[in-house]
Amino acid sequence: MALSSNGYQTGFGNEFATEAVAGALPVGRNSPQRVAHGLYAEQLSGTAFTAPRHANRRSWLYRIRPAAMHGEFKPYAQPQFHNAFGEGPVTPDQLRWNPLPMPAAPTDFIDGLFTMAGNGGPAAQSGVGIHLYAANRDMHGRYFYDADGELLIVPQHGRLHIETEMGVLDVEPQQIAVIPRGVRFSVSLPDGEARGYVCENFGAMLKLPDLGPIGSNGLANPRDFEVPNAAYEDVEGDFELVAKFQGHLWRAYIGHSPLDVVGWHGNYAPYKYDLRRFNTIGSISYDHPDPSIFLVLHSPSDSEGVSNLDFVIFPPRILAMQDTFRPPWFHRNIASEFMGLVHGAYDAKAEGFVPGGCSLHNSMTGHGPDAATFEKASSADLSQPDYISGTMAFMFETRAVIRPAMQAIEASHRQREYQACWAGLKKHFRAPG
Ligand SMILES: O=C(O)Cc1cc(O)ccc1O
Ligand SMILES: [Fe+2]
Repeated sequence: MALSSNGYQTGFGNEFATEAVAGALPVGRNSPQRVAHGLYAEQLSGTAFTAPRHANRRSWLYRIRPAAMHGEFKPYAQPQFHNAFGEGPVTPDQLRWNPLPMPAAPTDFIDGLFTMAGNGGPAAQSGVGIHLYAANRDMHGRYFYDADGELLIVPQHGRLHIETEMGVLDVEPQQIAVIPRGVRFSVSLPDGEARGYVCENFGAMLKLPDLGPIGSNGLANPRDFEVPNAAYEDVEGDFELVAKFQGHLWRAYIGHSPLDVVGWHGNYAPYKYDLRRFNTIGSISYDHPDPSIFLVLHSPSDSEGVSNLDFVIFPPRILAMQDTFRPPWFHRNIASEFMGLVHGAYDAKAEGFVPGGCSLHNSMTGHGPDAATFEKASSADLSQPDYISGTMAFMFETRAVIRPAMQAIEASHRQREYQACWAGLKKHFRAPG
C-alpha cells in the first residue's frame, strides 16, 4: 500500500480535472511543446476518436514516464483466469455454487482470479467474462491492466485498496469499483484477505440507464459516483506489468511504477459507487415488477433496449403490494442471469444461496422461488409490509447465453444438488367439480 487516497471528485462521466502537483495540467491545450514539471503528455482513449460527443470518452494523462516504457511481454501462466468459455454444449440446467474457497498459499488479486463463465469475447468486443477472486496477499511490485474489457469489481468480503494510474479507489463490500479498459492498477488488501466477483465487460462501456417515466432522479444518482483525484508514486525498481490481451495473460518487466500520473483531465476514469446509495423504486399497488427497475449500470448492445450487460442489484426494500406473490415469480427469460450475494439473504431463496456464492440461470431455463419461499409467501399476511433488510444480492444479466467454464462445472464448490430446491413444490391443482 504505497499510495494513499487523495480523495474523490463526484459525478458520472464528467469532464474531470485533477492534479496532485499544482500546475501539472496545461491550460488551454492538451499537448504543449513542453509539459510543466518535465512531465510527458499521453492520451488514453476508451471510445473511437469519432464516437458521437455524448458517447466519446478519453482522458489526458500527465506522467513521469509514458506507458510505452516497459520490457517485452512474455506469456504469463495463470490457468484459472481466462476467456475460454468453450465452444461445446452448454447445459440448460440451473447451476449454483458455494463461495470460492480462500487460497491456502499466498495469492494476490491477479493470481486469485477464477473464471466462472462468460460469453462473446474480446476479439468481437461484445459479451462478458465473469470471474471470482479470493486473495490473501497484496500485489507487491506488480501492476495489471486489462485490454480486453472494463472491470466491474463487486467486493463480497474484505476491503480493496486499488491504486490506479488515475488515483486511488478504496472499496468495501456493498460498494463497487469500475476500472476502464487499459487503466493500470495494483490491488492491496487492508483486511489481509478478500473475496468477490468481477465482471469483465468486452462490450460498450457501462453507463447509467435512461429513466423514462421515473423522471430526472432515482436508481443510481450520478452525483454518488466517485472518481479519484490524481495520486502518483515516483518509484524505480524491478517491477512487473501484467496485461490481459485477447483472452491471455502476459507479463513484462517494468523498471518503475506505472502509477506515475501527476495530473489528468478527461471523462475516461475509474470510479466507485456505494450500492447503499441506490434509490430503489418498486410497485406500491400490486404485482412484482420486472427486475429492470433495479438496474444500476448497463452496457448497451447494438440493438436498442437490449443490453450486452445489465448490472442489477436487489437491495433492502419494503414490499407492500396487495393481492400479490411478493418475492420474484417463477419465470423463464430470453436473457441469461448470473447472480451473486454480497450479504444477507435473497428473497427468492430461503436456503442455499449464501453470501459469496453464485448461481447461473441461462436463457429459457425455468427458475424462481424455492419451495420453502413459495409456501411461505403464498400464505403471508399482506396487510403488513415486508421489510427486506440486511441484504445485497446482484445480477450480471446478458443478452447472450452465459457459458460456464469447465473449471466451474467441475469445481468442488458447485452445489450438485441445486435443482432439489424446487423438488418439494407441491401440486395444488384441483379440477373444479
Ligand atoms: O431470478 C432471479 O431471482 C432474478 C429475478 C428477480 C426478479 O425480481 C424478477 C426476475 C428475475 O429474473
Ligand atoms: Fe431470474
